[in-house]
Amino acid sequence: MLDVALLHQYPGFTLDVAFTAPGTGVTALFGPSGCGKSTILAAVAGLLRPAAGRVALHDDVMLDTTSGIAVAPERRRCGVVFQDSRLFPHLSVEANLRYGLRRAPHGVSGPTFAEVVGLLGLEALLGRRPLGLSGGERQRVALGRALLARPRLLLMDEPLAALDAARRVEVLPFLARLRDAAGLPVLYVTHALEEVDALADHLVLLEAGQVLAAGTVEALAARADLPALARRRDAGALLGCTVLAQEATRGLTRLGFPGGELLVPRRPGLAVGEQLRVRLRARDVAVALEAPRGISMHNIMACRIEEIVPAGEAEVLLRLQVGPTPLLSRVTRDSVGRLGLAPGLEVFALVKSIAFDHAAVA
Ligand SMILES: Nc1ncnc2c1ncn2[C@@H]1O[C@H](COP(=O)(O)OP(=O)(O)OP(=O)(O)O)[C@@H](O)[C@H]1O
Repeated sequence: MLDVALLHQYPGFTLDVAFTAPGTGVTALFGPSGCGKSTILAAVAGLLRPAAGRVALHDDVMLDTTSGIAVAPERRRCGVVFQDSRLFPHLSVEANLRYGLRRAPHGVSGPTFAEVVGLLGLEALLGRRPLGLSGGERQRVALGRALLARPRLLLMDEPLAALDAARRVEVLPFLARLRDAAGLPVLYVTHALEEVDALADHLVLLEAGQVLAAGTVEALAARADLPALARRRDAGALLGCTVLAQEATRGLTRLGFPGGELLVPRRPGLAVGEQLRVRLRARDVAVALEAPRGISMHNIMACRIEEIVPAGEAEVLLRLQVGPTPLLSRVTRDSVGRLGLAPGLEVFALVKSIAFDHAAVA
């Protein structure tokens, strides 16, 4: 468990946050530019001394301003990966990685050089210099160097933000492998929802130096009352799905989630039984009072309206419940009036299969 409580001020900005992150997995710090994400990371790493605060990992206190504890950054054992890889340009990839290994404390077990090279696919790069590498390759080396120092906590400050979309897609699977293999808690700063979907278990939602909400990614994605998430065009519930069947002749993949099933365009790479996460965007979900017939939509799910939350001038968000799973639907206020939508009403949620082209593999 990582406990963080921080109070710090800059001219015109106050950071006042408290949150807990689980002892393993990725906790994303998510919020708009200037909300304090990097300041939190710097304070946890020990690169910034906050006016007041406490940081403790598994009850091991790194910072406690009330009792005058402030462990030096190099003794906190936090691996930090920034947007720009910050590799040593005059050293080969191998020498950069071995620099990380030399920083590992004596007597601490952790992944070996060969394991990290294998995990991050760095074999072919070892003899090269950072300047000759692509941005994505440089970030993989930076991840490797951080991991070889055998940290107890990984801090990543928008590690993909400097990369173009193609490079981001290339590096994401390595980050997921690292998350699964390293068994360390990771604090991951981002303002990209697709990175949250692909990597994060927990989310700390920040705005103007404060925590708006914290919890599992699935729980927060399904809330209609958090404008910072719910007002986004890509807002929607995040469903933990299992591949039930590949319907090759229909060109579809059948997914199951607690309380329902979905048909999505076929993804041949997925094996039956495999788990994946699917973001079902609120704007792709319509509702009907009766189960429609003679309609092209594949996904028609019986559900109940739990909550109706205004979302701008002309629209609302409906929080729907399909068995134990919440969904969001964005409809016009006009539809609410026309159909007499109200909390407690049983309706049908309609989703086109092709709404799922952005499914992210967990
Ligand atoms: N050294 C500093 N001196 C003065 N103000 C600072 C300093 N560092 C950060 N700030 C201010 O503190 C606020 C939070 O900055 P921070 O970099 O933590 O935000 P962020 O959420 O990481 O933003 P971004 O997503 O743009 O990186 C901003 O208003 C910023 O201008």
